[in-house]
Amino acid sequence: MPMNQELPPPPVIEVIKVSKFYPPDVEALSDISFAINKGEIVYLTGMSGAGKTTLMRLISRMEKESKGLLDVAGFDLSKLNHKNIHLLRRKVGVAYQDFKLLADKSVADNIALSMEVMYEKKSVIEERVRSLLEQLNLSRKYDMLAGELSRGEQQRVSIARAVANNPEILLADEPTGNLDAENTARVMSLFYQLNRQGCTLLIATHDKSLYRGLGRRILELRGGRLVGSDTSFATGAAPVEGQA
Ligand SMILES: Nc1ncnc2c1ncn2[C@@H]1O[C@H](COP(=O)(O)OP(=O)(O)OP(=O)(O)O)[C@@H](O)[C@H]1O
Repeated sequence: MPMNQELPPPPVIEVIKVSKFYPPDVEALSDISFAINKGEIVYLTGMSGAGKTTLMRLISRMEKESKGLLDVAGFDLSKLNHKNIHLLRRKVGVAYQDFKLLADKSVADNIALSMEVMYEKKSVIEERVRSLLEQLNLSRKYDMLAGELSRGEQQRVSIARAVANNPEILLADEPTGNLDAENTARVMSLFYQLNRQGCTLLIATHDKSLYRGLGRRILELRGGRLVGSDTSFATGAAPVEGQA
């Protein structure tokens, strides 16, 4: 390589020979390896029980791997502990499959809380919360308690919370599982908007219509193993990416 040629930037997510076991004998993930570069949109697919949520939980450091190495947003996850995990949380937004909202707090507070840890000004936080709620068709729910929302509404609030800080990486686990077509389009539009601003997206879904025809990278899990990585679904009618 010529001396003045720059090295490519390192991947923002690197998973090397990762396995996850649950007692007594469940091998939820087996010897998984892949890398995702900055700015990519990657879909993680596979049938129910294939290991999608487990992999997302390892990448977001909700759980620890049994074997292997994970490097996310420049952090070697094996070196993170309760004292420095917040450094990862600032860079990685997570929309959980089970939402993890504070049921007795308002919609606005649930979203704002994730921004307050970044020491944003109150006015900045309020503007961002209102804008996200409008984009996700939830403006009228601003003051409602999260526990009083429908599942589809809760899902969109959890997505608003995950993206509120403009994360470098967004991990979204079945982000449209409870949504109708219109709200699915709104969520995907928000995701693509973030991606245009540089955010790397990893989206776990078993809904092929989310990625069919887009030519994006697909990572497919089957029985805890990665199969058919880097396949792109170039067939079918191509939806216009990011348009609601
Ligand atoms: N805490 C746990 N203890 C024991 N087994 C677990 C645990 N969490 C997950 N598993 C098992 O690991 C496997 C993968 O589960 P996982 O939730 O990752 O699948 P998934 O692909 O996300 O499924 P779905 O699409 O239904 O959400 C399953 O067999 C599941 O029963």
